[in-house]
Amino acid sequence: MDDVRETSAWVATHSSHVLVDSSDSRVNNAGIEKVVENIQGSIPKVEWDYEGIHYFDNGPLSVQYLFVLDALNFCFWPDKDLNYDHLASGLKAALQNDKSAFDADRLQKYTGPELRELLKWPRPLPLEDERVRLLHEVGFELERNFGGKASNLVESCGKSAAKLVALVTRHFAGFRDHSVYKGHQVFLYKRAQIFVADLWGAFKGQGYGEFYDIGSITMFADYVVPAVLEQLGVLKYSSRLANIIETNNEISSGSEEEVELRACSVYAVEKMKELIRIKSGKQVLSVELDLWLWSVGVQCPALQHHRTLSIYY
Ligand SMILES: Nc1nc2c(c(CN[C@H]3C=C[C@H](O)[C@@H]3O)cn2[C@@H]2O[C@H](COP(=O)(O)O)[C@@H](O)[C@H]2O)c(=O)[nH]1
Repeated sequence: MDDVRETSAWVATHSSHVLVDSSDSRVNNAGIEKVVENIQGSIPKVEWDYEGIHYFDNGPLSVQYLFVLDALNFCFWPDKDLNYDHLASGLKAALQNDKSAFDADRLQKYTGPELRELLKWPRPLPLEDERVRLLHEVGFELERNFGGKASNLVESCGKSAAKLVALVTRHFAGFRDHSVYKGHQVFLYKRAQIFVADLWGAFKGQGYGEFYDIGSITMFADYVVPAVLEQLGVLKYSSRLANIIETNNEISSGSEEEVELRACSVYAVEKMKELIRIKSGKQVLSVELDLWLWSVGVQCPALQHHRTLSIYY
């Protein structure tokens, strides 16, 4: 994850549309300072699965569930009624009905209408063809290299979060969330990292969720957390970008604006961590900050986020 941290920092120091309110001479430091002061060294604790929407049986099937979930954990906004909860709870119900629903051979055969039926969603899903393609890829690669089981993938990483992200992105092309920005490769790896975080959260840091280097993962650059950071005054948008977001205009995948929104969020959360450490001596995790910021965002339906058609978040 050093790649994610370093390349996001590069973007934040060369950005044109998004500024991070800290250590950047182009803005004053009010935003981050204020947030860190307000939380007084302790991040509001948000339980993983506080919504009670995920499948969990403390065994390998939970790992298979989380891997399938994070293979499909992107782009809910084009359908105004659909959100992440529907995906998590729809997959949970599907697995409770049929424990072999996510077997590697089955994953390779789902069609769009079957996936819809599985999730009990009455109309085509956003980017449905991509979702089906990615399910097939997960089934195929799991079968070819990991005996069909995501739990084998996790076990082969020796409890290292960094190794697990590297392995997922090496074997599963759909998780290779990176772009080229001003001639530089930028790594964000949102879905690969959130898979690690979901294991850690679900298994409470034990068994399949034990990672000695959980501190190495960054926040998960989605479309909710950047909007929260902007509301908090941590990110500042150019007036052009602010206008695009306010008017719900699409931002294309891989554009400067899009990469800046995501990479500056990663950088800002790293800065918040640093400031918390300096002010209170406490070492917090990016994943803890992320879950708090994300839960704030999803509880605020009026919050406007950027709109990019992407398979990565
Ligand atoms: N940064 C970050 N982004 C996250 C999550 C999660 C869910 N994590 C679960 C795991 C355990 C917890 O209990 C959470 O429930 C989803 N997303 C992203 O949000 C967007 C969907 O938004 P909306 O359309 O409003 O549902 C979409 O890009 C999705 O990929 C997170 O944790 N962090």
